[in-house]
Amino acid sequence: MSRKRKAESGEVLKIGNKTISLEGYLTKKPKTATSTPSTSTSDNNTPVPSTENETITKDPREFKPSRPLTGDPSLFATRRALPLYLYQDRIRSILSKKDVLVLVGETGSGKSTQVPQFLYQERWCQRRRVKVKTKVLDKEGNEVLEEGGKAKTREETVNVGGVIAITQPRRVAATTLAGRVAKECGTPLDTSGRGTGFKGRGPKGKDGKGSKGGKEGEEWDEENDVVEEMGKNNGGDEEVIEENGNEKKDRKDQEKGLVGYSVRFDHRVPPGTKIKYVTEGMLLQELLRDPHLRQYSAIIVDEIHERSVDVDLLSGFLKQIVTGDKAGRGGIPLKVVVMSATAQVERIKKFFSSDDSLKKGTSGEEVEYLEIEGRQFPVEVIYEPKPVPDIQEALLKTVFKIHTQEPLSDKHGKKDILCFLTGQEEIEAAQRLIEEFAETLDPKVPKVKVFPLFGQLSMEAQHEAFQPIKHPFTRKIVLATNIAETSVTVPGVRYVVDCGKAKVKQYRPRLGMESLLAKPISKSSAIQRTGRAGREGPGKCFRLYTADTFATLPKTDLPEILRTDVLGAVLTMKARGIDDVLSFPLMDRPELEAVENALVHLHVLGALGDDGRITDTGRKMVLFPVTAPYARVLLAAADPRYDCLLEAIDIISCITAGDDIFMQVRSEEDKEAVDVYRKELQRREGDLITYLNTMQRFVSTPSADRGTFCKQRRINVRNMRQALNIRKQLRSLSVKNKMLDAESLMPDAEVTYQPVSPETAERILKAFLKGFAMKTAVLAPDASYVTAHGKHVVAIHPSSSLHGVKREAIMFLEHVYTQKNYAKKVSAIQAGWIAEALAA
Ligand SMILES: Nc1ncnc2c1ncn2[C@@H]1O[C@H](COP(=O)(O)OP(=O)(O)OP(=O)(O)O)[C@@H](O)[C@H]1O
Repeated sequence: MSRKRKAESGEVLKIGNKTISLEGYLTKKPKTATSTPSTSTSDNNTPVPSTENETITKDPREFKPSRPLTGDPSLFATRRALPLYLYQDRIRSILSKKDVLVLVGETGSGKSTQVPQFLYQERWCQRRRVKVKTKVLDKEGNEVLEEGGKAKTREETVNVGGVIAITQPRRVAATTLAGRVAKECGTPLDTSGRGTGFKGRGPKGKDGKGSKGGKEGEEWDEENDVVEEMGKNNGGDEEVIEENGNEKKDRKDQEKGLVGYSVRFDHRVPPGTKIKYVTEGMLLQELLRDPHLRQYSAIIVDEIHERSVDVDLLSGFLKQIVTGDKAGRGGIPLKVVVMSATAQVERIKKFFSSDDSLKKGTSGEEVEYLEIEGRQFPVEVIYEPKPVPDIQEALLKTVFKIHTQEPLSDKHGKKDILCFLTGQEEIEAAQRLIEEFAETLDPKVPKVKVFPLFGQLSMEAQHEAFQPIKHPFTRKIVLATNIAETSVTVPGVRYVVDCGKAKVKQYRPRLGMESLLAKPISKSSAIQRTGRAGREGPGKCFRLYTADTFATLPKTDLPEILRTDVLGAVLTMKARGIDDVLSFPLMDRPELEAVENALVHLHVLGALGDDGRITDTGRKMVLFPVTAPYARVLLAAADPRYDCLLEAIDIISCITAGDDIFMQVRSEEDKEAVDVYRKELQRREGDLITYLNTMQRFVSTPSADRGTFCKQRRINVRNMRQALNIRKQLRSLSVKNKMLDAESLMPDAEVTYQPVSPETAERILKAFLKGFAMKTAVLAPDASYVTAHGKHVVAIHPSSSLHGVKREAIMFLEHVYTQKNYAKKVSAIQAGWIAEALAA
């Protein structure tokens, strides 16, 4: 249809000189073979009607919402064009009556960005001062009992509510959404991933720690971030918003910043924050400190269909809050909104209903369901006519077919490409091929710029893929794993190329090992991937598989809790006082064997006592935002027997900074030159002491020379910056937990490099064994390494400095099963140390 005819038929919306297409939501289009399959279905594929028969106006021009849009006026038109816009009063009305809402709407309909903005000014969303009774605890955290055995309580006045949290499965989604919504609210937020830990001193800051974080003049003090993580009631100033929260106060809040985010090792929660994007893991950490989530009026659980272990745990805790007595919140309910494009609605409704209502056979009455009709832009789905023998080749062909045949932009903006691949190796290989092939193109054809996007990249590198491309006559090609599958909008993207596979972690309880293998995705994932193409204009999705293959894909993925190690999940439950983990409400129960393995492992780590209850060590472990084995290492390193906490922090920072700090060197020539420098860093004790040596050499290098230091050794500068950030946070947490003296934190500028002695290296490795005694292997007579736990053969991964070396025994921090059973991050140890570590 021509633009003129569309305008006549009312299918475009004109605001100022802007024309927005309303195609696809003014009238619900019949589904054709080439359009995106409908994603809004209940378990049995039939839409579930909502309980109220309110009609929703179909034309945004006629719709007058009860609250006019606020924030950046330049984005009003885009927000009005979202299908969700018409449903805002309906959503407000439901939540004024009910505590739980399941909201299903197609990808890009506006759920993640708009719902919190519809709600934060609601009356029930204002902070209140209330009286609550709290249990009196002793120093060990145990309840103090009165005579007669009842728990002793005291009355306290506390603040409840005022903030809405929106959970995301991944950090990149949480930070980019916060950035977008902050912009829409007119209170921009720097989400570049460069921020935390670099107190705005600029690239050549006095502390030499790299680029500046916040905007000019902003004091993003990392110490405060850590305080937040450790449990201060943050997310707003101390001002209490009275019941009739007035406009003046709203305006004041806008000046301070309405939107924040909190992800592991990176937090930006400006004073006055009302909308906070968080990862599921971060909210679980908050739950440990504040079991009633008093800071929040509502929790929005986004992308529930992903069913990560964390979201399953979170749902269990939220169910306990919404269906339990509200005394811990002074009687104020916590509202829960569960959102997805592909949710199993009936299941979720039933889960969040109270057990009482289930008994009465009225399941789901407390839970409302709303399905949003329409999508923002159509996406054409194109399948391969027959199965492709080589995915890399098919990808290359498709990418260049799009690049050479499709325009660089149209009236909606840029027309960039997002490809979904399985993992880092595949992405790096594809990047090389695309860049090589692009060199051979006719100069009249636009250039390409490739951006990798995978979880192990530093946040800063991940955010580069979200920046608009600066070069004229150039198309952006983003090569991503499934981290870009849900929630995110990669600006410019209008074509998606989907290889149809993803790497999935699979825990095998019998072997006690996890493998990472590429497997076909589910229909739900394919739909999510497709959805990334229609967010800024009509798009196309090229599936590198046939329509028949799509038909055979499972509807949804197996929930993570049924296929991964549940060590962290069990520790979280224990730390929240859930002694009988098997009775905790979960949508799906993990295999009994997996839970038993986790209990045994936690006992070995000293986190659980013989009675199965959490120990003091276990309680301290959950205070650190690292996995249980790393947390155990930190506690051991602080023990005077090992006395190596600063060194352990240096190593853990390098390892958890993302991708390996040492980049792969491909050309033989470069390898020779780089190896000369890298050799100086390598230690015979293996990878851990090599990381330590690298960090120590790096921080003792004058800041002006650090770039050259990294370049010569092919060290990833961004990851090194991230490692410094994590190092600083872990140090602050250690000071806070009285494991380090504040005075022992010498400024790096005064540190002179001195390699650790073999004796210190031994103490460090012994401290690491306290967390990783189960990940050790002993050299067998046939020269293979056999694991101490489980007796499996493992080979040292080629990325390790100990590859090809034979030592009496090894400790490895990571284990991957690809073509072979590989040990990564390997250190040489003595076999006798293993038994020593396992002894109390
Ligand atoms: N970072 C961003 N940059 C530009 N536009 C954005 C950004 N984030 C969101 N948008 C716009 O807002 C629209 C709605 O996005 P939103 O994430 O709210 O949708 P959604 O319904 O939650 O989708 P999904 O289920 O895929 O997460 C997008 O289609 C896009 O047009």
